Amino acid sequence: MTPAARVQAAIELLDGIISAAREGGAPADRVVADGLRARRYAGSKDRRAIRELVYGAIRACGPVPDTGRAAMLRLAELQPELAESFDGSSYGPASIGANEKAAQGGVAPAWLAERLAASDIAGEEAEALLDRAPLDIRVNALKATRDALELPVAGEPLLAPHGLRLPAGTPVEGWDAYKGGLIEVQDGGSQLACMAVGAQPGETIIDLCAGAGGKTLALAAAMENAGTLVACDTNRQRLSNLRPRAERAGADIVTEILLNPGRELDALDAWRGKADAVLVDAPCSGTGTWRRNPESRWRITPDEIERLSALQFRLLEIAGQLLRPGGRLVYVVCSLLDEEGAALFGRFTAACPDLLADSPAISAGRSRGSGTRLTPYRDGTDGFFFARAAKV
Ligand SMILES: C[S@@+](CC[C@H](N)C(=O)[O-])C[C@H]1O[C@@H](n2cnc3c(N)ncnc32)[C@H](O)[C@@H]1O
Repeated sequence: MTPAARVQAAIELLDGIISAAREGGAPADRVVADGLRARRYAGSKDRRAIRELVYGAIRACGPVPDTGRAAMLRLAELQPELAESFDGSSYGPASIGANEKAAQGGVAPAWLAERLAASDIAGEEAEALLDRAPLDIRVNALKATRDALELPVAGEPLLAPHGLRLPAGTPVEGWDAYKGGLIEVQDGGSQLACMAVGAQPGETIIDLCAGAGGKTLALAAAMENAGTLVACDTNRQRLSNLRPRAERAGADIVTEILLNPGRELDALDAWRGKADAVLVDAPCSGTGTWRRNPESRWRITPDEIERLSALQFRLLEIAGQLLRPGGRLVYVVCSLLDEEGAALFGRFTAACPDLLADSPAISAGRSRGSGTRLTPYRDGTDGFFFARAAKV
C-alpha cells in the first residue's frame, strides 16, 4: 500500500470508530481488527502503520471528531509530513481544501477535562493519560518467582513485588510461561491495588466485581492457594473467562458466583457477615485507562458518571454487609475523578459508622482523601484510586 492509501484506510476505520463511540457500538480495537481483516490486501507492515495512524489520530483529538478525515487532519497538524499523503491519488485521500478544518485537539471533551482538573488532573498529569501504555506482567507466585523466572525477554522489575515491565507489544501470549500460567498480563497499578487487600492464606475473601479475574488471580497467589476466594460479577461472559485463567494459574480456591444486577445479595446470603475481606473493583468511567483505550473518553457522559457513582456506592454498601467484624473493605476504581474515587469513598464512610477508613501499608502513590492515587504521570501505571476501611 502507498502511504496515502494507508492514510485513507485509517480515515475509514476512524469513521467506524467515531460512529461506534457515538452509538455505543463496538470498541475501537474491535473496529480496527474487523476493518483490517476485511482489507486482505494489507500486509503486516501496512496493518501496523494503519493501526499507528488510527491510534495517533484518536489520541490527538480531545472531543469526538466529526469525521475520520478531520481526525487525521488533526494528526497532520502534529505530524506535518502526513499532509503530503492528502494527494488525491487513486487510493489516497482528497487534497486538503483551502478552508478545511481539522478536528479539535486536547486531552478530552472540555466538560470532562474540567472535571479531571477539578480532581487535580491537569497539565502534564492529564496529558500523560494518553501516553502509550507499556506491557506489565505479574509473575504467578503459585508457580514461579520473579527472580528465578527466565523469560524470552527480560523485564524491568516494578514496585509491585511480582511485577515486570516489558516493551509494549511483546507477544507474551505465545510464551510457554504464559500458556503454563507462570505469568499473567496485569498493569503494575492493578497489582499494587490488590496488595491493599492484604490477603492472607486461609482467609475468606470476596472479589465482588471480579470480571475475568485479573485481581482474583493476584489474590489467589497472595493467599497461597489456601482459603476461600469467591469471584462474583453480573456479566456472565466475563466471569466465564475466569475459569480457564484460574486453571492455567493453578488457582484452585476460586468459586465463581454470577450475580443478578440489583439483587446481588440474593446469591451471596451465605457470606453475610463472614468475609475477612471484600474487594470492590467497581465499574467506573475508566479515565485512568485511556492509555489503553483512548477512544473511551469519547463515550463517557455526565449521566453515565452519575449512574456509575450510584452503583459504586451501592456496591460498597453490599460489601459492608458481607464483612465480618474486623474485616477489610477495599475499594478500587481505575478512574481519577474524585466523584468516583476519594469523594465517593469519603461520602460512603461518612454514611457508615461501622466502617472506619484505614490505610493499607503500601508505599506507593500519593494520598487522596482517605485513599491512595496512582497516575500514569507520576507512577507509570494506569490511573487508580484505592482505599480501605475496616468493619468495627
Ligand atoms: C473494573 S471491572 C472489574 C475488573 C476485574 N476485577 C479485573 O481485575 O480484571 C468491573 C466489573 O464490575 C462488574 N459489575 C457491574 N455491575 C456489577 C454489579 N452490580 N455487581 C457486581 N459486578 C458488577 C462488571 O461486569 C465488570 O466486570
